Amino acid sequence: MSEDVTYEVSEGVATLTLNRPERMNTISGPMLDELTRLLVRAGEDREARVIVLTGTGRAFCAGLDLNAAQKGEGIGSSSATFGATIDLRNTPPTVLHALDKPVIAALNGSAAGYGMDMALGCDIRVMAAEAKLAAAFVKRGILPESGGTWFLPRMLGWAKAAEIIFTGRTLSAEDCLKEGLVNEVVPADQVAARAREIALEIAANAPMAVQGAKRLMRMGMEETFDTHVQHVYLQLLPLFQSQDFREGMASFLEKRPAVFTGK
Ligand SMILES: CC(C)(COP(=O)(O)OP(=O)(O)OC[C@H]1O[C@@H](n2cnc3c(N)ncnc32)[C@H](O)[C@@H]1OP(=O)(O)O)[C@@H](O)C(=O)NCCC(=O)NCCSC(=O)/C=C1/CC=CC=CO1
Repeated sequence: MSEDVTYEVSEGVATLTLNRPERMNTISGPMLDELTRLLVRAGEDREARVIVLTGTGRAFCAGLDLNAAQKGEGIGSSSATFGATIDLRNTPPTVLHALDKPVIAALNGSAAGYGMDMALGCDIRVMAAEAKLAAAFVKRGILPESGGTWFLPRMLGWAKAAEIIFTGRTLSAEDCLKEGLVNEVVPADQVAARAREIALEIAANAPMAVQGAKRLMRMGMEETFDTHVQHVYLQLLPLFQSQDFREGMASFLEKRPAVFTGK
């Protein structure tokens, strides 16, 4: 088992940490496999209500390991090895997108290429003030293959997304905040704490309600309003029967914090 990604869970928050700091947390085959496995684990972990994805060292993830790829090692060294090493249906972007639990990207440092797309695949982003998002794909001769072409037009509108994708531009944290690509920019040494603070705030809420809301947000990206409203009712009705609904009402009326059990 690779140590390229670590996993720990406490107080309802699962933290997955990309752990190749000496290589700017660039992507290796073992890292992709491990990250996929751990994202699935976090999705299934009954202790985890919220997931935080972060990196060790100065980068969040600089994307493809260009040194390794140039030497003909692993991912990206040829289309044959790419096809052989990556099953696009079961990689971090697809697993991330399918997760009902909220995912927060704690961008301790820069995210480029695949790393930027992974950050965009999270629900909320907290970014270090010195960090950058680099949409570098077209500068390297490839295209965003991990979600950027899907997320950016939805997040920014066509024109802005086209500008970022076609120029392969590197955006400062200030640019990212201005464009609405990240929720907050904080000093690097406060990223983990701030991301955790948001995670704990979410984890204190009724998990079935939070996850149902995320499912609906995802469905809403693809459907008409009328269809969406039907889906809202389907998600809502079981919640009326839940213990957490009763706890939510009781805690308000009794003027105390709610203790939700996910039942
Ligand atoms: C924006 C950056 C990520 C960070 O910028 P900055 O903080 O100014 O740091 P630098 O001085 O530029 O870099 C520090 C050192 O790290 C080396 N480095 C950076 N990125 C990579 C990388 N991707 N591979 C190998 N090495 C890297 C850099 O050369 C410096 O080394 P030295 O100190 O020895 O000089 C910025 O670094 C940047 O833009 N990097 C390039 C990002 C990039 O092009 N990534 C690939 C994009 S394509 C992609 O990700 C595609 C896939 C495809 C499919 C599957 C899986 C993965 O990715």
